[in-house]
Parts: sequence; structure tokens; C-alpha cells
Amino acid sequence: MESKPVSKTDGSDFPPDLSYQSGFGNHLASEAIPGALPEGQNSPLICPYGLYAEQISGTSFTSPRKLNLRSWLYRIKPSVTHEPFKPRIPGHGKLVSEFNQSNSSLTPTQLRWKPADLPHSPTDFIDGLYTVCGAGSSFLRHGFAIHMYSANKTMDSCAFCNADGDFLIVPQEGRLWITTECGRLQVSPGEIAVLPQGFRFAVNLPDGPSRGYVAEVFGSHFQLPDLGLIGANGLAAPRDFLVPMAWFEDCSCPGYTIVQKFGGELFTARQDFSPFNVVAWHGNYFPYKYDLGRFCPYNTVLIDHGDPSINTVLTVPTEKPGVALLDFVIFPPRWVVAEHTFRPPYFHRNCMSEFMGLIRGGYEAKADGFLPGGASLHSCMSPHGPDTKSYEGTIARGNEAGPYRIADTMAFMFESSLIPRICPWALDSPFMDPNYYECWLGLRSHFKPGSRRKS
Ligand SMILES: O=C(O)Cc1cc(O)ccc1O
Ligand SMILES: [Fe+2]
Repeated sequence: MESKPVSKTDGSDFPPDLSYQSGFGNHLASEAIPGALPEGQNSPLICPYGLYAEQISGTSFTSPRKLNLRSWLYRIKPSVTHEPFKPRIPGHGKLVSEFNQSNSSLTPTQLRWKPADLPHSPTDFIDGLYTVCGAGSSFLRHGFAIHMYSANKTMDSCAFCNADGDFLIVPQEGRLWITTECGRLQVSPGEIAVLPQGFRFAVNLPDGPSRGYVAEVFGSHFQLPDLGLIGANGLAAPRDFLVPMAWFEDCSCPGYTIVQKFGGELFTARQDFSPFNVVAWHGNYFPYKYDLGRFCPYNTVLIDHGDPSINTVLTVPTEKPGVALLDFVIFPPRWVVAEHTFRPPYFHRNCMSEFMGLIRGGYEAKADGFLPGGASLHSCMSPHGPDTKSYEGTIARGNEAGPYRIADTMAFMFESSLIPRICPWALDSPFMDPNYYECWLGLRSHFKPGSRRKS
């Protein structure tokens, strides 16, 4: 087998027409060389082509079958062939996986951030990643973290491995070409990628400066939500989740580094080969991507504003029925048709906490100040809703507003039942908007006792 270089500087070795397998939660199989998967058993004495068999488990061995996640990887050398892990020097300093008073603080104040600048100095995906907020603990296997990234450089001769949890990556600017042990994914803004706990991956930035959001969950995995009374179809369709085909590189590359996030700290281990040496794999534990443009939204067709849960793409449940550790919800382009209804999101307080981001366009409830690449956080029971301009504009248009299409937009929400603590660099960030509260101060009283107006 011919050796291929492992160091990718511009991602130009990604073909434009990558093909994928599909199906959320399916049991899939893929061979980069025909016959590389053993037949009839997972761990033969000698595997085809002299490969090593290695299992990666995303759930305990004894998890119930319907939740059990594992894959078998057939690789040129096993992952264990590396030098000892050492703390990464220089350290990272802006990643948190166990939220407590020493690393984060609490405020019920509604927070909003402007889009962060793209970096000026060379910064890859790992160095560009920073934790904004989160709750719980990767050690106790219950919790979540919300990160953002701002990067401009392809990862060079190194792979990232997150031992703490699953990453759901939402690129906002710049494509991500992600090499994983299961194969390669091309992810554009408007698509998302899920990198489950433990998979090694490397991020190429073919467009250079790139920015986005990451939700990380500890101890559980993303699932499709139940559809209940919607029926058997709708929202995100299982077949639209795309999974890499096996792809490998067989090269000797001294000094290849595995960067392992473990308890929020980074460790490095040297090895002399690429970790992307899996010639074939099968199983139901794998990275995947999804195009948010494929989402089939359901919504109000007569009156009132539906709750945002109707737009759940993926959920991470807790043991309590209907209570999520983390929901990933989108606000996609759609028709708005409700009659005699205040159509934008209502004023509300929620026992869940809501982190929002904007991939493109504007957001229905915020006429100003919530920008693509920016973010907001409305924590448990902190009131929020349409800003003054959105409210007054909606009232001014009145009940005569006919059906209209909210076009060219894609906002999203990470919603959690846990209460997030906020990291100091996010609170002190120059991109935090200290005047956010002012967007609601103009909401004046329209109360006129004695003049009950029928809507
Ligand atoms: O606060 C937000 O903007 C998110 C949101 C949107 C919506 O349509 C209804 C409720 C809700 O929390
Ligand atoms: Fe909300």
C-alpha cells in the first residue's frame, strides 16, 4: 500500500464528492478494501489483511440493547500503540468539564454576546475552542458544556479525542472537513456534525477563518426525539443523517500527536502513525452529520405560537420522562400563518435554560443585536421574549398581516434542564453586550382599563 502524507495544510485532499452511508442509529458496515471485514465474528484469531480488531464502546457493555452503542474497527495498528499521555504544554486553560465555583459563576441576568472576532494568529480547532457555560460534571457522567470556537488553521499532524462526552458541532462560518476514524465528513454552515465520545478526529479548515458553536454532553448520547402525535414522519428524518465510509491512510509519521480531552484538561501522546488507519468498521457507534435544510418543520396552522420543542432535531434525555439534559432545537425558514395571534416567540420564563446561536439571517424575536455568530443565554426562570422593536412592529402590523415566509434564517437553541454556570472569559469577554437588558426597557404599558379590545 502506498503511503499518503498525513499532514494536511489546506484540506485539498478531500474530494468534493465524498459519499456517505445513511441512517440514524443504524447498524452500518463499511470497507475501504473489499473483504476487510471479518465474516461471522468480530474478533477472529487473524483478521483479513492482517488488521487488528478494536472495539469502541459508547455505552456500558450491559446497557439495554436499544441504547447499546459500539463499533468494531479493523485497523493497521491498534490505538494503544503510543507513548504515555503527558499534560499538554502549554495548557489550554479555557475548557471546563466540571462546573463549580472555582471555574465559573452564576447569574440570572439575561446575557448576549456579539460574534467573536476571527483569530489573527494561527489557531487550530483545538486552540480556538473555549467553554462559554455548562453544568454538571464529566467525571460524574451527567452534565453538559457549551463551547464556541474561532479558528483559522487546519490541525497539523494531530488528532483530537474527547474522552469527556459527545460533541455536537454547529459551524457558523467556514466549512469543516473532519477526518475521523470511521472516515471523512464535509460539514458546511447549515449542517451539523456529531463526534461521539472517544472518536479521534482532525479538523481541516478549507475556508481558513471559521467560527461556530459546540454542545458537549456527558454520560448520554444524542437521540432523535419521539414524534408522538405528529406520527411516523416529520422533523429530522433518520435517513438524512450521513455517516462516513471507511477511509484510511497508511503512513509512518513520527511525531503524530493525539490530544486527549480528559476531565476538561488536555493530554498529549506521541505515536508514529496516523490514527486514521481504520480499513473497515461495523457497528452503531459512529460520527455523523445532518443538513438542517432537510428538517421538516411542523407548526401552527391556525392560532397561537407553538412551543419551540416542536423543532427539536436531536435530544439527550434524562431519566425523567420529557426532561432533556440537552435539546438541540432549530428555528428554520418557514411559513407563518397564524390568525389573530402574536406570532413571534412569546414573553416567557422557563424552568429550562436556553442558550441560543444564529447561523445566518435574523431571528424573529430580536430586531437588533442578535447577530450571526453571536449568542444569548436565558437561564432558568429569567424572563425574556421579543425585544421592543419586534413587539411594537408586530402590533403595528396588526391582525391583517397575511401569511408570510420567514426566509434566509437559521437560529438554534441548546436547551437544558440543568442550570448553567458561566465561564469568566465569557462573562468578561469584550463581545459581551452589557446593554442587552435595554432591548426590553422600551416595552411600555398599553393598559387601558375600560377599553377591552377584542383581538
Ligand atoms: O426564547 C427564545 O427565543 C426561544 C423560544 C422560541 C420560541 O418560539 C418559543 C419559546 C422560546 O423559548
Ligand atoms: Fe425562550
